[in-house]
Amino acid sequence: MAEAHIAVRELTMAYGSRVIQRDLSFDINRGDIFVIMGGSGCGKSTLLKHLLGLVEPAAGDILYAGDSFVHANANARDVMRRGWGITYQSGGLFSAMTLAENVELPLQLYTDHSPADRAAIIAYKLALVGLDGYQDFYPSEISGGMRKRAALARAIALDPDILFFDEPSAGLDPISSRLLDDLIVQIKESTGATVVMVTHELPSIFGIATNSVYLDAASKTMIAYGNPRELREHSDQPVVRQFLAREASTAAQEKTA
Ligand SMILES: Nc1ncnc2c1ncn2[C@@H]1O[C@H](COP(=O)(O)OP(=O)(O)OP(=O)(O)O)[C@@H](O)[C@H]1O
Repeated sequence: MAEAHIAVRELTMAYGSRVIQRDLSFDINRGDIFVIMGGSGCGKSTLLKHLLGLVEPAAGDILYAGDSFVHANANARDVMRRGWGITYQSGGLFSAMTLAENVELPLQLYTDHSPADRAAIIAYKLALVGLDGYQDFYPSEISGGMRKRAALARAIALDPDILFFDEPSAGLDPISSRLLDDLIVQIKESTGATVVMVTHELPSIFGIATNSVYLDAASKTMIAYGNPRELREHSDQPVVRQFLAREASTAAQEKTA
């Protein structure tokens, strides 16, 4: 069997003495669009922060392509991080910089490309996210959906092999949200990257996720792992089926109201 791109092993996450989740073990395979799901406050963002090395585990390990991130030294962690592209919920663009300057930043920091090469990469990445012609715009001059796409262009500037998203479609209307989902799939397919995201959005979960984990706040551990469409029908956990059937039940309630 192919080695997992990311392997989470017996991970326990805590803030001080307060355990948030314990005994998480699952694999994220190469090319997956992997969704971290669960009710409010169950620890989804906390898990993302652990995967990114922003918070240290209370116990357990996280391996990237077979190598422990948790036990790696600072240099080895930097090498692993170099392969990651991250987009935060707010987009995280620098407002005083144009879109081109935002995308250029990681290229300036981490590569020795010439200015001409950087300009070519910036143009290519912005075109890839549908922002051709917007290089000299500032984040405040474009729509929320465009800002998310610009943030994605910056996240893929260094050709990452893993893309992390925190609530990518938060604050977007359904159409922009759908466009962003399509773009995530397109970028995953053209770059071969593995995608890991936290999202509440059922259309995204059913539309693009290939695998998922469900974190349960009550039992403080994972209670489902698999393709969300299959979990919706076949999970042995009623709470998971309910979570995934939210849309259907909301629609039914509206009909009877
Ligand atoms: N830095 C922190 N210090 C202490 N407790 C924290 C910290 N960050 C989060 N928590 C707590 O950990 C729990 C999990 O939070 P987290 O943000 O990971 O959940 P979530 O599933 O992402 O929530 P939501 O869906 O509401 O965004 C919450 O009870 C939260 O209050």
